[in-house]
Amino acid sequence: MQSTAPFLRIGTRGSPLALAQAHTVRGRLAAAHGVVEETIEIVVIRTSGDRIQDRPLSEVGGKGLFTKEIEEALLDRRIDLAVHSSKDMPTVLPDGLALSAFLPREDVRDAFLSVRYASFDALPEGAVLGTSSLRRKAMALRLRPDLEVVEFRGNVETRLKKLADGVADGTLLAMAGLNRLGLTAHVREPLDTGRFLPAAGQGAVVIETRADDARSLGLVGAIDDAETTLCLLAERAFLGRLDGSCRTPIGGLALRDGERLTFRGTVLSPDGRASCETVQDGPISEPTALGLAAAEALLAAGAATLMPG
Ligand SMILES: NCc1[nH]cc(CCC(=O)O)c1CC(=O)O
Repeated sequence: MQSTAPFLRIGTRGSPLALAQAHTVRGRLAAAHGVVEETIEIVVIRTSGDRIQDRPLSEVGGKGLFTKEIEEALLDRRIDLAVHSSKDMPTVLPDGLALSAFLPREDVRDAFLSVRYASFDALPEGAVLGTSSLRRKAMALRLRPDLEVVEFRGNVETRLKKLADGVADGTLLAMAGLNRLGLTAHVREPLDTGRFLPAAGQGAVVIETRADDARSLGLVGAIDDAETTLCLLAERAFLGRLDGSCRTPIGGLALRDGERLTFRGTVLSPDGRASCETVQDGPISEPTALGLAAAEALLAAGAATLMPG
């Protein structure tokens, strides 16, 4: 049988969430360019982050762990595109790579999940909250200093299993991931962004390509969402100025309102006792400047004193 080169090769991690996102991108690209889905190959790549499951992510070196091997495959031309959760992307990319398109953003909120308790506020005194996110831990403790927070690593399904097994009384997960996996039945309450500011990039799927790959850039441009791109430019500039790693509890969210972008950002101490917050707005033509201005406002308000040295 004669083999033909695939139309495109998409690299992705092998977790159910990553695969769901890669399949969504494949479906949209196939529809936009009138090719059958089978001509777009999905290449599963195991990353360091997938291998290291026994230690908190913040200790083993943070976000780049989930992208390194996929980015190497891009640079080696073994794949044409990489699909990621924006939230997991470092703010600085390897030379030669670029974030080239964002899908329309999903629900940006965190959700509260529990077997027994109907809402976050209904958790009893001293209840156990499972999360491996420094941001979620700090935000939960800010509202409820009495809670006991335990480490909850693994993919979304693993965390739901731990919850069902009674390892914790409740957990917090992104609505976006639960929606993409069809697991919203477990959600007790989506948390208002005024109380739980999401991570920069939460809810947005991004496509990374080689910066000079004109063909792939053109193809993914057809499925790019302009509003999500604007918001993510602001959020990534904000995060990059403050701390690209995941060792500091940081929340940041840009929203479009007509010709303006509004930005809310916060930095917390790990125990949630101290925090600073800023709200800024600017024209949609200057998303990066807005993110940087929000970061500068937090630094001026003492955000650096909340961060680990
Ligand atoms: N760090 C894991 C991760 N990366 C992206 C999402 C959710 C999907 C998204 O934000 O787009 C999740 C799971 C979670 O935080 O619940």
